[in-house]
Amino acid sequence: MSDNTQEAQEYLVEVLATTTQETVVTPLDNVVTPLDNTSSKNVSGEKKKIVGVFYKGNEYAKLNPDFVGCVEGALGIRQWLESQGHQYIVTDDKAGSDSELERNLSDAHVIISTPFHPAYVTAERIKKAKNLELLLTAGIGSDHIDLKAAAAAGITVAEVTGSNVVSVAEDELMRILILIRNFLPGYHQAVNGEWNVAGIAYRAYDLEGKTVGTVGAGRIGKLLLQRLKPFNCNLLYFDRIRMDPGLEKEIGAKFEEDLDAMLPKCDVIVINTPLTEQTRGLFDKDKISKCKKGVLIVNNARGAIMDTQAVADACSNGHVAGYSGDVWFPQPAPKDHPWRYMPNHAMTPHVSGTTIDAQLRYAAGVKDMLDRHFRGEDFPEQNYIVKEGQLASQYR
Ligand SMILES: NC(=O)C1=CN([C@@H]2O[C@H](COP(=O)(O)OP(=O)(O)OC[C@H]3O[C@@H](n4cnc5c(N)ncnc54)[C@H](O)[C@@H]3O)[C@@H](O)[C@H]2O)C=CC1
Repeated sequence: MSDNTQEAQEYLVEVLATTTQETVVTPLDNVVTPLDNTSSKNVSGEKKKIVGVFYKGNEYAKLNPDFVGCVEGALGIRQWLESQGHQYIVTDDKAGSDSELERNLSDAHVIISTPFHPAYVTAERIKKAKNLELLLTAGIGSDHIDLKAAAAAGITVAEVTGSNVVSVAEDELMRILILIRNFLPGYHQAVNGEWNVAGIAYRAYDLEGKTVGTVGAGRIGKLLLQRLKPFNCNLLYFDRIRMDPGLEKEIGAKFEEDLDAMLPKCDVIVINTPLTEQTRGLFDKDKISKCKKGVLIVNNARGAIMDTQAVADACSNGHVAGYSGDVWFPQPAPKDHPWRYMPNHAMTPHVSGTTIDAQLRYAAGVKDMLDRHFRGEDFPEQNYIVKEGQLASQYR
């Protein structure tokens, strides 16, 4: 082994050792403003029951004071809610008829949940929740709720629009680079004490000059396209709605009217649509066969947009050269799933939209929306998914 190689390996070990230390994190200066915990008055005097469903922070909960997206952090709104006389139940226990969520359904006025540990609000649960007024998604994507049942019951469904779009766009850019540079096999080599440059280089490419297409160019899709512009790629997008021509020109992306016509042009496909009746299972065997052989797919939207088996098959036979993002199977990924053996795929627990910056944004949004809801006010700048019995147009 050359001296240089040894040095490089020592450096890697050092980096890994540093990053696994678990000391309390000093919050970064540029993270969004922490929650304002000053009390506003409960003007109506009505006492509400709010149920929050989040994942448990466990031993990580105390390591960062800004880690508000877990059960222990409770979005940082406990003191504020309780000072106004409201009851705030927070739990991670959400599945089955014996769960804490289920036990608190019958008199809950508000349920807050996140896509990272979703409380499935089914038609059956909505029937039991006689007092339910508001379902808030701390984040974006409300497909864990039976939206038609919520509309029929007159329950408002809203999400904190834009709260984590930067986190997702950055994450997508990272995943594209990880896949195109064949990063993961190299990482595994280093961790396993191997060093074989050829085994990485034979399928590592530059992003420059490649064609990247996003399926869905809403808030996240547009941010991703903006971030890709300096990489000098050919940018394409498919969406129900065409962008304003000025913005399209500024971003430098070409609109594709027909998804089937866009797919064969793309070296990289990124999926950025919500999960709806139109997009569920959209990437099935047929759609994937329309993609270029060797395509890389990044899906930071929902796993159910993909036909898991079709993606796994296409990865196995090389039609898809790399996939990163969600697929629809129970987490953690089963040990014997073919996914584990793909040469180039990147899957992590669902963290793309739940960075600390995002948590502080959606926590502040939830606080503001609750405050206004209790005052009988609207929050027009947020995405209403269901309002006054009507589903938002893209969910119909
Ligand atoms: N992985 C994560 O942590 C996160 C994932 N998401 C997912 O990303 C999705 C998109 O988020 P945003 O960009 O903020 O939403 P958005 O509402 O701003 O954009 C969605 C875009 O998809 C388009 N669209 C919807 N249905 C379509 C269809 N059938 N065909 C073509 N285009 C269609 C819409 O016209 C819109 O431009 C969310 O619904 C959520 O599922 C969002 C945040 C975090």
